[in-house]
Amino acid sequence: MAARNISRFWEWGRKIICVGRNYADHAKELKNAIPTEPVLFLKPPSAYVREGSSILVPMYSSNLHHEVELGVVIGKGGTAIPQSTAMEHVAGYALCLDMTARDVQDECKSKGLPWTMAKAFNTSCPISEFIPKERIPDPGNVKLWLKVNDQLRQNGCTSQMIFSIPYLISYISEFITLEEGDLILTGTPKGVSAVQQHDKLQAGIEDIVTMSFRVDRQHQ
Ligand SMILES: O=C([O-])CC(=O)C(=O)O
Ligand SMILES: [Mg+2]
Repeated sequence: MAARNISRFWEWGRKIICVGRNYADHAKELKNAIPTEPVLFLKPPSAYVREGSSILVPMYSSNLHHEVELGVVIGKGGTAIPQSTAMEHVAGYALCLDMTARDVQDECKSKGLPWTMAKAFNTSCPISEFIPKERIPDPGNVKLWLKVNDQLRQNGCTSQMIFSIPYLISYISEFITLEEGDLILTGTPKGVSAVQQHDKLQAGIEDIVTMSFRVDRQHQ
């Protein structure tokens, strides 16, 4: 069998662990409290979608939101990883969208139910190419941006994160063992908004990487 290549991590079928409310300005825009501990949820690997394929609005949603996020690709697994060595476990990064059926999430929140239907559906995790670690020497200080039909909607900086990347790796790995090929989505800055069928989304990490996706509706 050919050796697996981390630059195609999305083919490995590994976990996608998402951090929510990690930017105070986004927590505020959705009227959520600023968390004192990371808020975590999961997406399955079937959520991945790559450039060239469309993001699909689920049939049961009429308010699909974009959330641009820095993704951290794990290169070396571990359990209870100390913060001091956490960055040694990082192979690289990917630009990610945490597509969210906001209407469904609001309903789940009001009923105290899990967010799975709002966050984990097919195409809910559009990703860029793999970005080797060396290309982002300071992942705690890079700008993330997203445009819908050429209009800037999100423009944040990872320096605004409440919980840093080493802290998140250490915190998560205490109770979920991290494996090579796992992806951590580190949360979104403010500016989330609804997308419609035929919209064009473009996003970037500064000019280090850019990506572009079309939105379509899921057909029965
Ligand atoms: O707003 C949410 O749904 C929580 C979240 O994923 C984020 O803050 O990135
Ligand atoms: Mg998110």
